[in-house]
Amino acid sequence: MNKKVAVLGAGSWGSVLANVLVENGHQVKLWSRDADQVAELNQKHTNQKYMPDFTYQSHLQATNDMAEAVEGASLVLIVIPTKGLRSVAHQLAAILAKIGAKPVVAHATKGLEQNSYKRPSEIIAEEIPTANRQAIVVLSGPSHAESVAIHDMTAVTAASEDLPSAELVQKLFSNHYFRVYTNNDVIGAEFGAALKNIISIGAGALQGLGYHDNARAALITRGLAEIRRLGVAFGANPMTFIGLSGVGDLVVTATSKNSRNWRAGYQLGQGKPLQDVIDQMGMVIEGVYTTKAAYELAQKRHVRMPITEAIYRVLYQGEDVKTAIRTLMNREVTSEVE
Ligand SMILES: NC(=O)C1=CN([C@@H]2O[C@H](COP(=O)(O)OP(=O)(O)OC[C@H]3O[C@@H](n4cnc5c(N)ncnc54)[C@H](OP(=O)(O)O)[C@@H]3O)[C@@H](O)[C@H]2O)C=CC1
Ligand SMILES: O=C(CO)COP(=O)(O)O
Repeated sequence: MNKKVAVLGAGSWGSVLANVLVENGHQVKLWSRDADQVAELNQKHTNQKYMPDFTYQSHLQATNDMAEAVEGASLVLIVIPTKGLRSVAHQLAAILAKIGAKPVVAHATKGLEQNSYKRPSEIIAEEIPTANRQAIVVLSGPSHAESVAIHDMTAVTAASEDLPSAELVQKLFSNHYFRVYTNNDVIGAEFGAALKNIISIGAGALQGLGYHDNARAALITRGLAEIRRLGVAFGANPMTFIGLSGVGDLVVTATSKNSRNWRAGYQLGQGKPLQDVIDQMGMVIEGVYTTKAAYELAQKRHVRMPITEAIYRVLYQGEDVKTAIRTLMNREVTSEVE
């Protein structure tokens, strides 16, 4: 099965996912807004800004023209940070309407929109009418671009309310190193993906301060409890949180130097100011923004998220990390299982 696929976004994840599809024999057009990056990808097969040590398949074609990328595609995969997702989905909607296309639209974005608290699939659904798309699919799970690039064994989830659409994504991506499962719980997959970034910042901060294995395990486990609590309040299946897009993604990002969120937390733990951390990362740190959205959403819904609240105070109210940890540990003791 050889298909035409458009991938929108040539950061670390979009470019590596496009490369997986090329390795699987598909015709892939990778769209970027950056003309210099497009030229570099097409001529040198490199992406110095986002994947400096990697060489892409020579059949991977990049383009600056979104319409050219989307023309004839059965699947359009959007891999843009949450902040830019709505504007890219908006541009895509205009193109799909103009050419009268109706592809499956998938995304691999992990976050919640500022102020609206919308999940990525809600943003896409708002921007692209059903006349111009099939169902939306969420591609999520423990998958650092750097590891996928070197064919580390990877398992992820394609979540959609429409099984055939999830199965299309599963078939296009699966190979000997990249295994895709299906799931019908879009809400759970998206909450797991967005909220694990907050806990990863916390895990990095603990390590930056010199805490050890027990602290990390406690944070991951209790972090998962509050991720599940918020997700379930919005209709997620609790089982999703013990799957790839839940605990799987939480473990990989809360324990790996490849995680930008973990690295940001580590630097905060070592006392580096947040703005310096953001400025020097050069790639998106979704958890910084999702912490604010999740904190506000939890307040509105009266959902307890003590770790998220502590990280919010550190990121947005200037609280010292050590004080935040002390406050967390000195809270009134409670029962583990609700
Ligand atoms: N990296 C990873 O391993 C993984 C990342 N993800 C998720 O994928 C999403 C993308 O992450 P990632 O690829 O790592 O991000 P990067 O920071 O590596 O790259 C972001 C890309 O998006 C582009 N972009 C940003 N805003 C816009 C916009 N408004 N319009 C057009 N293009 C835009 C950037 O273009 P420009 O260079 O021009 O700014 C760049 O190409 C995030 O939500 C992340 O959480 C999920 C799984 C794994
Ligand atoms: O989601 C990811 C891996 O599954 C990537 O995490 P970071 O954005 O923290 O690098």
